[in-house]
Amino acid sequence: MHTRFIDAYAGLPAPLQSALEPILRHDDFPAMFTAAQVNQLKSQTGLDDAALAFALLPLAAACSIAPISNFYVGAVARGVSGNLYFGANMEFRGASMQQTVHAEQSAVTHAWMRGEAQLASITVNYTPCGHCRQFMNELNSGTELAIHLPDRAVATLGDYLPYSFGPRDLEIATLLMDSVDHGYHDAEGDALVEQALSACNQSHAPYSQSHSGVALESASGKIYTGRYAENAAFNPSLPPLQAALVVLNLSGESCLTIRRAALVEKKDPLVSQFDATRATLKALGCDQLQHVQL
Ligand SMILES: O=c1ccn([C@H]2C[C@H](O)[C@@H](CO)O2)c(=O)[nH]1
Ligand SMILES: [Zn+2]
Repeated sequence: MHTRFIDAYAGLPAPLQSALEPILRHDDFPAMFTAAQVNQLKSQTGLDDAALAFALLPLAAACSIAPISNFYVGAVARGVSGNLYFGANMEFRGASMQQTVHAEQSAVTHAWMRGEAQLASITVNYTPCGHCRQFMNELNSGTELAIHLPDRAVATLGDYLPYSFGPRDLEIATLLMDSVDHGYHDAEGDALVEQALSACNQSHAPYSQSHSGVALESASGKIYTGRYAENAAFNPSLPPLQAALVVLNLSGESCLTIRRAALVEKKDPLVSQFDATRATLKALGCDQLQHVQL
């Protein structure tokens, strides 16, 4: 079992521990459960969907990296496929506060990066901040996304974000998690650049059209990609580096062991990721950033 889960696992109810043991046993647990695994966990423990997601929160929170706040937030997103995806907040020592990833953003991005088409619900161990409510208002699940919090009745995003401002106010029809292909090609480079290009093609940037994608090569040699997720209110947008760091972290690797990175974006974009990507990577000890402009 990955060391980060040991304490949280020990605190789970015994029936859930034994149901999870075969899945968590190996180091390479991807911080998600397929719909088939979810059904098996439910039948082995007698928990329903909502209770299972709550019970898993300590494991999700164990993926948090919070050297600034020491405040460990965990989230579990449920896709319409029935899959469950963990999310956890990430703080970066030596970078700016704006580079922080919230647990809700992490879970949403995790589901999107693993190919989920839409979310049905999200369960969080603390109430989502205003920034996260706005971030989630970009999703193709709209205001119907169910939000489950400890000690509160289930409510929708619409309940948590009345009089909301969102994509429709800017006459945007493509929503976050909708499947897209922007059709960029001809990025010169190796497999890392190719994967960053593929992420760029699937990024969500309907406001600036400044599509971008990042690929990271970890110490293990694996490649993790991240797509840019723009937001109608601009500031809550999640940069492509953060999306890649979410997947790398949830896959069990350390953000401090990135060997090299590639950023693919348009030439002379309205919005560029380059400076922020370079600065945050530098704070993580990586100065090997290849910048490819389309
Ligand atoms: O909705 C929220 C509010 C805060 N945090 C994180 C961000 C930061 O890492 C820490 C303190 O704000 O908690 C979340 O993940 N979600
Ligand atoms: Zn938040």
